[in-house]
Amino acid sequence: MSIRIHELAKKIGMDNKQLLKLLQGRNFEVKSVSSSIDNISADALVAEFAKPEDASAPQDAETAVKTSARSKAAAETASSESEAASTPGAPATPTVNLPAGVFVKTPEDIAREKAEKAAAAEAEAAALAAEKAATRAQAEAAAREPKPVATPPPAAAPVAPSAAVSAPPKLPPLPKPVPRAAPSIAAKPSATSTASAAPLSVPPVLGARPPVKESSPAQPPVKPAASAPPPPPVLSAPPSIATTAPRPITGAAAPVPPPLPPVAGAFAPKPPPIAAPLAAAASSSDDQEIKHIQLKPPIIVRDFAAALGLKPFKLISELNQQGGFASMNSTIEEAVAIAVAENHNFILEIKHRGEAAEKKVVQEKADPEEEEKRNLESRPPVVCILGHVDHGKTSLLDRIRSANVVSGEAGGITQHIGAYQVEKEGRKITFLDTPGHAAFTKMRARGAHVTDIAVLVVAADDGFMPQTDEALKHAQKAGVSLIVAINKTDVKGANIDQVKTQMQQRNIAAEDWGGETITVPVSALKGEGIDTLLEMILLQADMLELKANPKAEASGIIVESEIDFGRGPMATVIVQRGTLKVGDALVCGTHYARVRAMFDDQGRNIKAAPPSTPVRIIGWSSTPDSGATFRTAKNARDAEDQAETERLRIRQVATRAASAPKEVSVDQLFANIAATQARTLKVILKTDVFGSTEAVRNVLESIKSDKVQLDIIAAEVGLVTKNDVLMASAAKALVIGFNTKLENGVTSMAKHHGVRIESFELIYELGDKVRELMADLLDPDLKEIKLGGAEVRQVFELGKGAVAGCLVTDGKITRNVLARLRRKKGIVHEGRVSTLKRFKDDANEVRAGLECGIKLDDFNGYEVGDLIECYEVQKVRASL
Ligand SMILES: Nc1nc2c(ncn2[C@@H]2O[C@H](COP(=O)(O)OP(=O)(O)OP(=O)(O)O)[C@@H](O)[C@H]2O)c(=O)[nH]1
Repeated sequence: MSIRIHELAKKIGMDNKQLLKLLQGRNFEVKSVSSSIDNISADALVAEFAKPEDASAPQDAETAVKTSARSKAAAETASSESEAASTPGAPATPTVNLPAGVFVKTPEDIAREKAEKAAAAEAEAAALAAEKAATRAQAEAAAREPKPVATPPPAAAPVAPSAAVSAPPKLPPLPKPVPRAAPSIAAKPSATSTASAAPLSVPPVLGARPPVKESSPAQPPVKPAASAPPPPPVLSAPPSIATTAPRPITGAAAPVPPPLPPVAGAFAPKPPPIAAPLAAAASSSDDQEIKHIQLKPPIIVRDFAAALGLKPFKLISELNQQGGFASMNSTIEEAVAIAVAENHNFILEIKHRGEAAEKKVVQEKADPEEEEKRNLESRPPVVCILGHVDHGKTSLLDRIRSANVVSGEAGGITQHIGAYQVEKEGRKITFLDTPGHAAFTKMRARGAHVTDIAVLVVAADDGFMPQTDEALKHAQKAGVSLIVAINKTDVKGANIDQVKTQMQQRNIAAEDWGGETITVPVSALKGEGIDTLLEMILLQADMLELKANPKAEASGIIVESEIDFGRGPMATVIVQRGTLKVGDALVCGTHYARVRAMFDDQGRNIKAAPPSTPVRIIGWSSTPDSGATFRTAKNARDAEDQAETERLRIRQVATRAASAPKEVSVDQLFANIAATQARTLKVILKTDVFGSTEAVRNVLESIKSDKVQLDIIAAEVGLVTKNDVLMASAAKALVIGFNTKLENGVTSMAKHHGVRIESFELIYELGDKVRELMADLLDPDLKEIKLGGAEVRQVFELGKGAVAGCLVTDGKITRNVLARLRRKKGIVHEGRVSTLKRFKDDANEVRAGLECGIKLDDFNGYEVGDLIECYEVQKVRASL
């Protein structure tokens, strides 16, 4: 929708040509009075230059805007007002009947406007002529002067430079509605003062615009002013005009004019765009509430108007008054938007995308800590029992939880970590039953790292032993609190003081010996001192102030894992943080789980496990590693993805490591060649639980040999399967089962494929057997075994050769056995006993103390005193 210029001119009571000029000055693309402009702009112009009759219409929100716009126009023509006000014949002011700030035109106004229009047109023509004359004069002067004109006009001019720059004394022919009653505005001497009075006079963007023609020497500011008719005061107005003239709106539709052309300048003295409304707003809004609005860039006129609660055309009008052309979809510069918002008593907060994200991240980071602190609750201590083998760790735990674990163990040795929870005076204590055998060193170290308190069991009759010291080192390294339980105090020969002396020597003196280590004498067998031990554990836990957030997402440590026949991979875990629930998705390195079911240490089904609870979980993809940490994933899919990512990462690391060039020394090269020649025992290992796998692996890896290598090609938890047999057959490997059984049909299949399967329940037996099997791979050593010896006493020369007449001095001489003839220190002959005679008869063997005749092969050079040794060579198992 549009309106032709002549129609609009009629509507607002303006001369057609003047309106055309005005619009051209405001960069409307209009060529003639029959050109048209859009309705919104027309409305804005109507609001700006409306007839007084319009103003007398009932006041609604829109008319208020129009009148306010007129008031701004009035501010420009403040001097005219002053004149009007001072004229004795000035019309009486009906202000009493009108709301403040509302102006209407009287017929006198209109007449005066017309007169002013004519005067302004004349002034403009005069100004143009003066400018031309000045330019001509300057050019002539420059031509006459040998030197270039270097006079800095702004400095020489009596007017302030900025005023000179923008001074458009020739400009204002525009008719302005003269306010009939606006004393406060009329009193304002100039836009400058208005601007200074306003809280936000010029938005930054306006100020940033380059000063118009500031450096142009071709526009001496004074001359035209001198030749021009005295401009209305507002025209001489000053910096604010120059600075506010540029358009602050970045609307795509609005072409941005270069430095103001003369015509544009003609309309420059419009009311200072923001200052006047701001002043009005500031004065009227002192007691109004300031509201906050938030917008994201880009700020679009339509949205901005909605946020301000304005009609869009009203906002457009306001923006257009700032010299630009805005439409519904124009983008408003941030600074302008802020200024306009302030104008309407709003504080505009512009939320840039990045800022918002950053703030959010900071908040997210800050919140969990707070949340964590708020939700911290006391948790049971996790206690680890450490000590030398057979010092009574299992018995002690057994006594504590009143269950007989010892009797169920093969060979009486604890072979994997178990985790249990006991209750004392309504408080829970979680125990890790950590084995003490040397083969389980690794597991023990892990046990120590999971725990808060370590109970070091020392047998009162044995004192500190190597593994006690090793356990102590682990506990100290892990930084856990230490309690020493001196066990077996009932045994004859128990010496508590000796243990305490040893403690002192290790800088862990007992409390009653002036140290800090809580020491409790106990007898696991008789149940003495157990209560005191538990009390001391709880006391220590109190001192440690153990806390965890049960509301967090669950995470913890895998204590043990195994394949449960029927339930699949299963893991004993200790929840360290959060509450683990059935249905949770977990990820642990390359393994993942969706918790299908959980069982406590008594085998009872439970739904949730708070911090420090040991639970067995089923639902794993495979058996996770002991000591590894697990955490909750978003869902099963996410857990699987994370595990897969980890698997790929590990593979990449391995590939990179393998492909990295390695420097090989000559020694290393020979060692490698020797290694390829060395025999290898290949082993497929199957165990009951993951901890056993590690323990067995430790034992096997401790077998060192330069002659035979041991290659564990697979080590898994579970039954010995047919697949294992097939693999062993292909790899020519041995299958070792530890504490595990054979799948049905495995034995016959192994026999068929010639695969050897060895099963063990005791780890040291396993070690010994593997050692033997490795040695069997070596060529046997040859061992010479002496059978007997004889001394030559006489030599008989016979027709067929010589025979040695001997006395058997030791053992026996046997026919056909290996023999050598020694003379003094040397060996004269080596061969076999080909002839053995007792007197004249052949004999098979002749024992010590008897005489015999001996002939060695075809040898004839015997001498009296020679020694004949008989021996045999036996093959014996080579040593590693
Ligand atoms: N007299 C006496 N014997 C005890 C006591 N505590 C344990 N024993 C005995 O010591 C032996 C070893 O006990 P365990 O509890 O198996 O020792 P452990 O330290 O767990 O041994 P590993 O599992 O091999 O590391 C068993 O025969 C127990 O009966 C005690 O307080 N007094």
